[in-house]
Amino acid sequence: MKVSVVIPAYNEEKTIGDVVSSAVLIPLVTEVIVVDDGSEDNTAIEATNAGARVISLSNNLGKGGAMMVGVKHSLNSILLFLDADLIGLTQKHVTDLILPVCRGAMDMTVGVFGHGRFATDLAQFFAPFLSGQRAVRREIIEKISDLEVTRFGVEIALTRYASENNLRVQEVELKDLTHVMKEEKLGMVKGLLARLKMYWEIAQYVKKGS
Ligand SMILES: O=c1ccn([C@@H]2O[C@H](COP(=O)(O)OP(=O)(O)O)[C@@H](O)[C@H]2O)c(=O)[nH]1
Ligand SMILES: O=C(O)[C@@H](COP(=O)(O)O)O[C@H]1O[C@H](CO)[C@@H](O)[C@H](O)[C@H]1O
Repeated sequence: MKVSVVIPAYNEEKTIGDVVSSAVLIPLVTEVIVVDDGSEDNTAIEATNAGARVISLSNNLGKGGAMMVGVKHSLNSILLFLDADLIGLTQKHVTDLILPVCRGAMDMTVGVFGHGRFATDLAQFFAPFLSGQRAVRREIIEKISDLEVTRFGVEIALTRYASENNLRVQEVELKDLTHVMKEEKLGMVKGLLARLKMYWEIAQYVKKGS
């Protein structure tokens, strides 16, 4: 069972290299695909230098759209989605996420930060279903319609599909892992606006499915 890693990335030049570097070292991972979602920075160069295959989009499709472009270009029957802004990703994290699915014991794993940073641990404690770190069988992703238009609603769509179809889902604790928060990336005002836009995109999708 081989794994394709798919990483959607929008302006993540500071962190994408380290994320790719941890993923490419895993023997079960035969390809790491970074979908550069219309970045204005050096995300594509940093990802390429770290060993990823980069697909560069000329327009920003949003997270769900970028993920699905990566899926379409990937080869393996197991997919691991990672965010590009992780800090502290290790080979153990990657292995812990993929093994239950590779062994056939689970249909999906969802990574949840623990002992990382208070703010990001807390967010994932209350909303683990929003986590972007997931391993899943390709055939499941291919059964879910319209993922490419979900933007930040993509995790809600995956979580809902898993629950409605009684999939076997395991939460995996990812110790000492955190990510760069929007306010840290963009500053307080732009970061808060980006956060509100993300919640709006999630809410649209929650509403659509209810
Ligand atoms: O239009 C977008 C917005 C986000 N992302 C990527 O989706 C992941 C999660 O986004 P973000 O970090 O903004 O969300 P957070 O983790 O802060 O909620 C990251 O790898 C982003 O680079 C993307 O590919 N396209
Ligand atoms: O944890 C959260 O509340 C959000 C926002 O995180 P930050 O604003 O970057 O701290 O991040 C998660 O939710 C997004 C939408 O579902 C996912 O796309 C991210 O992968 C996930 O980290």
